[in-house]
Amino acid sequence: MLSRTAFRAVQSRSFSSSAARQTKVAVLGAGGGIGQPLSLLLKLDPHVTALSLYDIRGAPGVAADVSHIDSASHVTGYPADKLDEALKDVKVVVIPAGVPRKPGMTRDDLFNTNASIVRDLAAAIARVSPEAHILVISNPVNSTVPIVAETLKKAGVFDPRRLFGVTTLDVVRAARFLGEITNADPKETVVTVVGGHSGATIVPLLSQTPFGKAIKGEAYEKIVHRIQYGGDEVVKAKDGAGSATLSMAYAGAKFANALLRGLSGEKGVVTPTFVKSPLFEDQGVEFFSSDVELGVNGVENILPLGNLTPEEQALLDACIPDLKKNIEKGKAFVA
Ligand SMILES: NC(=O)C1=CN([C@@H]2O[C@H](COP(=O)(O)OP(=O)(O)OC[C@H]3O[C@@H](n4cnc5c(N)ncnc54)[C@H](O)[C@@H]3O)[C@@H](O)[C@H]2O)C=CC1
Ligand SMILES: O=C([O-])CC(=O)C(=O)O
Repeated sequence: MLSRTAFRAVQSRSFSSSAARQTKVAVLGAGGGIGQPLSLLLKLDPHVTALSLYDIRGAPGVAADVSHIDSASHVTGYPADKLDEALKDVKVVVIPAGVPRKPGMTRDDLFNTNASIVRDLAAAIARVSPEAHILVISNPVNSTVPIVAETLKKAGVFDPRRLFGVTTLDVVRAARFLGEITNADPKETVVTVVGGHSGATIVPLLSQTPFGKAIKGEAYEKIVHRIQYGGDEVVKAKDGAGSATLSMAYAGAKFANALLRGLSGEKGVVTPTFVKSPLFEDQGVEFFSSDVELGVNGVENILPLGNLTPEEQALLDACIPDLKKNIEKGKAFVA
């Protein structure tokens, strides 16, 4: 087993250039603010052999555009009525379909619209590609992941090793913000962020990194708040035009690359992701984001949180009840 330091070194690695095994990847919501740049970045990933782009609006246009890029993968776009065709033979499905926030909204305010979008897409995946690995970006992630799980369970095809909530943007932000205040390269300031993906459920474990350990007092409070509410910064700056798209596309492609490396047999690929987890099951929390080792089956190993400071324990204590509510809301929607 690798040490936590070795895991971090692997976690901080970005895009790999080797393509040991190649794979068909679908993006559902490919015409949107995240979907377009995410499709572009996936076109550049050497692990992807075929890219299947689906949206209720605009996917064939995005596909025609992206398909001219000089990498080896083959790109096809599918319109609204061709979801099943889009999902045929896919190994990995990334879902950024759904509405984004406007100023003044919480992620949970998106539930009413996005819950049914995600449920219906999950039902189609269960029908057409039941063995696909599913990466959920659509918010609220704390609820949409349980929605996908329940939908797959209903269809009798749920495998917890193949379902991931993408919380990578929190990890990307934490590294960037810590790098900013310590004048270090973000490659050196990788932070494990655990819990969920909204406000108080986002728990950065700063004490576990050499640079983060030194941050105390007001500076600590400030950076924790910035990591937890980084999404709000972007929503406010975009002023009604949506939420993070470019940084999210980067984070989504980074997580997809980690999974593809794991699926292709690379060892020691570890990154935080929101999965069905035993870590807080005894407190009724079925899904939790923590460092996860990715491998040929998807989730291979869920790592423990390690030592927490009293401040981090307090953040975790605040996370658990909120996260539990969000998960239950998602489950109840499908039940
Ligand atoms: N997990 C994370 O860290 C993050 C998640 N998000 C979430 O990602 C989602 C998408 O955000 P944006 O791309 O900015 O929104 P957007 O509105 O620009 O794009 C969403 C796309 O989904 C499509 N869509 C809607 N219903 C669909 C369906 N049934 N099937 C296929 N496509 C469908 C729309 O046509 C649109 O092209 C939002 O829910 C947002 O909150 C955003 C940033 C970070
Ligand atoms: O804030 C939002 O609504 C989008 C999101 O999840 C993020 O940027 O982390």
